[in-house]
Amino acid sequence: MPLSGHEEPNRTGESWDLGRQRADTRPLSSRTSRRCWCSPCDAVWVLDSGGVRGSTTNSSAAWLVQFYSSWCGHCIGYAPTWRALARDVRDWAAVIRVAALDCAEEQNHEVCRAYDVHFYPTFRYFKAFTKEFTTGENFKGTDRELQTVRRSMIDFLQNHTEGARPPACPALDPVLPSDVLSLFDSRDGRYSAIIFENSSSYVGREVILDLTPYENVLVRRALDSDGAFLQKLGVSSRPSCYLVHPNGTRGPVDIPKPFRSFFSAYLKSLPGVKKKPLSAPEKPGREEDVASPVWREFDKSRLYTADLESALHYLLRVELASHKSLAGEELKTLKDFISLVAKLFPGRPPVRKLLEMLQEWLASLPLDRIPYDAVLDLVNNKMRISGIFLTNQVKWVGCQGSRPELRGYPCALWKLLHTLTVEAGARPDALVGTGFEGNPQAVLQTMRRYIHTFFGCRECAEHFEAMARESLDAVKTSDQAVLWLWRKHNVVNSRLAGHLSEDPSFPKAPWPSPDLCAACHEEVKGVDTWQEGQVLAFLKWHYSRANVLDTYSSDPGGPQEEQEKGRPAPRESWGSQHPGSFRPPDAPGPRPHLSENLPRRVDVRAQSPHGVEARVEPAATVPTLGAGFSSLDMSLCVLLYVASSLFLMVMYFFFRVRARRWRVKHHPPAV
Ligand SMILES: Cc1cc2nc3c(=O)[nH]c(=O)nc-3n(C[C@H](O)[C@H](O)[C@H](O)COP(=O)(O)OP(=O)(O)OC[C@H]3O[C@@H](n4cnc5c(N)ncnc54)[C@H](O)[C@@H]3O)c2cc1C
Repeated sequence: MPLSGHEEPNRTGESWDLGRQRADTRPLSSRTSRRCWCSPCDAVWVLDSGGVRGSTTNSSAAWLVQFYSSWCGHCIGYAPTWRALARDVRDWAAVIRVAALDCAEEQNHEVCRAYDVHFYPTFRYFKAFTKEFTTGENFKGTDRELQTVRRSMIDFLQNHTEGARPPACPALDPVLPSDVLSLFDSRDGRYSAIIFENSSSYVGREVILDLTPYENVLVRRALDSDGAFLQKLGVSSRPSCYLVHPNGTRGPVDIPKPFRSFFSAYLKSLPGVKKKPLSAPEKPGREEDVASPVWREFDKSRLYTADLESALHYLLRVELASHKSLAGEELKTLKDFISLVAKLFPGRPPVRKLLEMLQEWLASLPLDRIPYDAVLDLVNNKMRISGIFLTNQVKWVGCQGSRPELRGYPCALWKLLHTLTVEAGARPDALVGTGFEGNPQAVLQTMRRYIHTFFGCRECAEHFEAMARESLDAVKTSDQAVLWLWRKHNVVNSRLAGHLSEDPSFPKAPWPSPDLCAACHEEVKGVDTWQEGQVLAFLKWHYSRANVLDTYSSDPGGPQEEQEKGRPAPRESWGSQHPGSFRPPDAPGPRPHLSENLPRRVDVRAQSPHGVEARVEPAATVPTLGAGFSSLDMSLCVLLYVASSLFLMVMYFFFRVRARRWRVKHHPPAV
């Protein structure tokens, strides 16, 4: 079937003319995602925030788009299947295209929200020629295996109404027996191939689509319902291919195996059958031009404020943003989680103040439903000067990956969750008045609900939920809560060892490793065994406030940020050069690796239990006077206090004078 002459300009600058893609003149980096998890993306159409709407609206082809997140382990694990699918149906591109959009990319957040994407990966179909904006149709399949998705693409194409099918889409419905006879007689100089098969077979439709960009051959499918007719043709097995040559000779084709690939390859190899010169081009299989990320040296035995704050930024501004409004159980889960974090977050005062403000606001809300934008407004408050501020960009330090799509958010979320369990045990008073006090499971149960409701990686959330269902009820003390989360995290580590989402520079292994905590390990009959008492002590130190470093946490664009630019990533894994180690109970922890020449300030409040290891803060940060107040705040307070005292005094004298006049007027003194 000839390709359509339909001209389809779209906003991305792509246009299709007779099925040919005109050169997209924009640089590759502007068209594609920098953190492409599918690199090399070869046949996958990598969309960006500007492209997704333009590509899928009023397109002459249908689209199957995967909205994924480059940090989501399951998306990383699924990427090879998606690439293989795109390669497998590359020849269908004029009819239906396989695309991907990374919702973890900062510039794509808005568009993923507009498309109502809550979890990753999410698969959406977009019909050809949709005029209005649509969020697409969810992929419904028994599984996500390549063959299942490929067949669902065919079902989707057949679900288009007659006039709205992609113009390049050949007829996929079976021909009637009478039409089969007319194919025998046709003398249009082309081969006519008929795939005889039963009604549930997809082979015929797949072969038809595979041959879409080829000329001099017409492929149709026919059902095998008329046994006598097939016998007359000499067709004995199904599916089978019956070929009519351009010169009129015809007969069944002898194919070794009745597979789609065999039929398609045979037909493509017929003399005179070749790709149409203007057929849809293959997607370039170039490696992407990924800018090398700035590498930040770090110490694996420490926690970094930058990771914890980046996790909060991502959680509040991206993860929650996929929910346009929050109501019912979702809203309650958010309120509880924010109260927990507000009380226990071990970070810097400006962030703690912001969290407290958010918590108080959420607690005071009389509404059953709130738009997410209201939360965002509060989180984005512009009162940085008054010491209420949360960074609005991610900056991973202890959670850096050797590639940008590895580690990051899930790593920092784990760290945040561990700090919360440890802090809850260390400062039970902090939870007074929240409804969590005295309940050792409260912290874990609140996290569990958060993960279940909001964590973008659906499979991760389901696995976590299964682990919680199994054993969370057995937790009876805050120490057990700390150990429960540690154990479950190790279960996840061992499940993911060797998985595609594993960063080779940070292999998944039982944690803490002996170099971090030698006392945590013992050999019993030649088997490495955990010393849980020591593990608990280690966790309480590792995830304590005292172990948090503010290095790299300067404000965006500040001097430290500038200094970091251009620092190359180390060639070896950092662990070999800077083995961080935990040294309880009497040795001070390792010195932090700070940026060169940075002025530093040592916060003596934060001492390790066994040494003068301290929280080190860059002197460049805004000076604060505790509880999140800056010196400017204090001056304003004093000024306000003096002004209001003066005002009260003036009012006092004013009313005294008036009262005296009134008394004189109404009760003149008796003469
Ligand atoms: C709740 C949750 C469930 C997840 N489930 C899945 C899943 O089912 N499938 C999937 O593909 N991905 C899942 N992930 C993501 C995955 O666990 C990792 O976070 C991701 O692969 C990044 O790994 P990482 O190497 O940075 O180390 P992570 O496992 O993220 O660990 C981060 C840091 O925590 C510390 N740490 C490691 N182990 C422990 C421990 N046992 N106790 C305390 N601290 C520890 C280390 O310092 C480590 O660097 C999940 C993430 C979360 C937050």
